Amino acid sequence: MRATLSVPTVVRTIAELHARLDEYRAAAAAGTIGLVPTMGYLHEGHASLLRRSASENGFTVLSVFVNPLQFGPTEDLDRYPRDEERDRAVAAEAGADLIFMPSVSEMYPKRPLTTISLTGVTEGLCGASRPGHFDGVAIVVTKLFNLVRPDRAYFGLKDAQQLAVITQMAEDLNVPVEIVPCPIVREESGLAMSSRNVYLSPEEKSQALVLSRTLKRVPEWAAAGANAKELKERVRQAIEEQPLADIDYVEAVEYPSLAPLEDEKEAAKAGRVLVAVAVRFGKTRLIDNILLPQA
Ligand SMILES: Nc1ncnc2c1ncn2[C@@H]1O[C@H](COP(=O)(O)OP(=O)(O)OP(=O)(O)O)[C@@H](O)[C@H]1O
Ligand SMILES: CC(C)(CO)[C@@H](O)C(=O)[O-]
Ligand code: BAL
Repeated sequence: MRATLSVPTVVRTIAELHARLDEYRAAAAAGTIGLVPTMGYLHEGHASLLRRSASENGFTVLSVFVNPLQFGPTEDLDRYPRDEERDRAVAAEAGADLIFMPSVSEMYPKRPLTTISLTGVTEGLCGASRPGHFDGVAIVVTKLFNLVRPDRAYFGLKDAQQLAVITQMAEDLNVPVEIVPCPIVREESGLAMSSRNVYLSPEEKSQALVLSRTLKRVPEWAAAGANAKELKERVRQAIEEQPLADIDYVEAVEYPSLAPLEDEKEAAKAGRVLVAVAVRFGKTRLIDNILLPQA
């Protein structure tokens, strides 16, 4: 049962966050708390996570925090899109009860001396092209877990590696939170929703449709017998046909271990196969993926 249907309260400090959570816990001893961590500039992908949380928990906390520790020195931290009014409206419509929007100094009064670093799952894909990125994600997500103490936390499969990293971390560290994977939400065109889509020019956006269009064909290629290497080659070839596409990676890995799969034997042994891409269109780096077999 939802605690309330009213407009979510916005809190900016840890003290206010704790006060609101204490109120909820005192009023609804048996109610569960769901957490949806985001970097804001909310879209329908985020809304789907919030709706899922609101349907499964008595109280849903949305966090909006552009975490500097997960950005590399040449990445887009300074221009990352922000729109608080829009975030509040999307959060209200999707059923959030509380929005935690801390400042950088509230989250990091000092630069943390602790590192949370996973091996294996962080080594390929985005971990290889964004050194330190997942250490930054792991520390902020751990802080959010400790601050909110949610029963469940919701993450999108669009960031499949992030989901695998957080799930592994929660398991390794006995974090008492159920990590709930949520499907990728796409625009009608097929483009995976992403806050960074706003950076794309009309031409870049039109060429970026090659990602979803190509990934959609992967199940049929796999069913016809293509092995992991061939799948990667086909996907790469299709993307390379778009003149504005600058490929960062095209990978086929076992999911959720993210171990590379180079041959048919390995792929046959794998439980699920993740075909994942990261591609730049102009200055915008987009990610997308497909998980086989599909749910
Ligand atoms: N299209 C989507 N479908 C499902 N979940 C999504 C989608 N886009 C983002 N999410 C999830 O929302 C959460 C917050 O992500 P984030 O705020 O980084 O949004 P984003 O749109 O992925 O931003 P960016 O453009 O920076 O990658 C993550 O768990 C992410 O996987
Ligand atoms: C999980 C997260 C909110 C941590 O900053 C971020 O990486 C994101 O938005 O996916
Ligand atoms: N959605 C992942 C956050 C990032 O790109 O930093």
